[in-house]
Amino acid sequence: MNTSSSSTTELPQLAKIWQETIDWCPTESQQLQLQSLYTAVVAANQQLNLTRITEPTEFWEKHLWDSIAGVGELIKSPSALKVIDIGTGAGFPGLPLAIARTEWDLTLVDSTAKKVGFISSTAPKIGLTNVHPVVSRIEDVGQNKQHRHQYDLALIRAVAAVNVCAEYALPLVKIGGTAILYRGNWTQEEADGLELAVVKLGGEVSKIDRFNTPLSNSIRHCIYIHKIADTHPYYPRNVGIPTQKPLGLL
Ligand SMILES: C[S@@+](CC[C@H](N)C(=O)[O-])C[C@H]1O[C@@H](n2cnc3c(N)ncnc32)[C@H](O)[C@@H]1O
Repeated sequence: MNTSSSSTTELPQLAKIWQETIDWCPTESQQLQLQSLYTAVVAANQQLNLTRITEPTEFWEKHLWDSIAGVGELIKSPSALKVIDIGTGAGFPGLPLAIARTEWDLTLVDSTAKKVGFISSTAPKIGLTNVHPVVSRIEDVGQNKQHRHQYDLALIRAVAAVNVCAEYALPLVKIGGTAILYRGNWTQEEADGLELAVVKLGGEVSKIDRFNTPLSNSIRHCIYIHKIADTHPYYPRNVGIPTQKPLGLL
C-alpha cells in the first residue's frame, strides 16, 4: 500500500519567532489555514509547477513569514484596506495576508491563467472570502477604471526590475496610499533609477526597511512608496513596454 499520498507534511508553528520578529502571531485557526494553503500548494505543484519552495521550513520562511513581514507595522492595522497583489503567482504575498487580515479586501492579479485558477479554487477551500483573483497583464489592469487609483496598498514581490515594478504598481494606488516593493538585495543603482521613475508616476519613496529573514538570515529590503499625486494617464504604458524601456533609463 502506498501511504505517502495520504500523509500530510506539517508546517512548523514557530510562534515565538512570529511574535519576536513582527509582533504578530497566527491564531490557532489562522495556523490551520496556513497549513491548508501549504498542503494545497504542494499537491497542485505536481501538475502546475507553482513554486520550487516546498520543504516545510523553507516554505514557512520564504512564502509565509516573508509575505507577512513585508507589510511591516500594517499587519497590525485592523482598517479595511483595499489591497492589490501584482504578479501574485501561486498567491504570494496575497494569500497569507488574506488569512492574517480578514478585514482586508485583496485583488490578486497574474497573467498566467493556471496560477490564478489555483488561487480561485484554493481560496474558498481554506475559508477565504476576501480574495478576488484576476487573470490579466497588469499594464491592462492599470488602465482599467475599476482598478486605477482604487487601492490603499499595492504589493509586488519577485516580478520585475524595481522601476518596472513602480510603473506597474503606482497607477493602481490612490493618493495617500502606498506601494510596497518586496526586494532581496538593494543597490545604489536601483535606488537612483527608482527615484527618477517615482517622480514621473506621482510617488515618493517614503521608507526603505532592511531586515534579515529569521531562519536562513537572507537579506530583504521593502521599499515603501507614498502616492502623492494622480499618475498621468500615459502610465502604465502598453503591455511589454515597461520592461522593454524601463522608466528612469529613458
Ligand atoms: C517569480 S513569480 C513571483 C510570484 C509571487 N509574487 C511570489 O513572490 O512568489 C512572477 C509572477 O509575475 C507574473 N507577471 C510577470 N509580469 C506580469 C505582468 N506584466 N502582468 C501580470 N503578471 C505578471 C508572472 O506570471 C509570475 O507568476
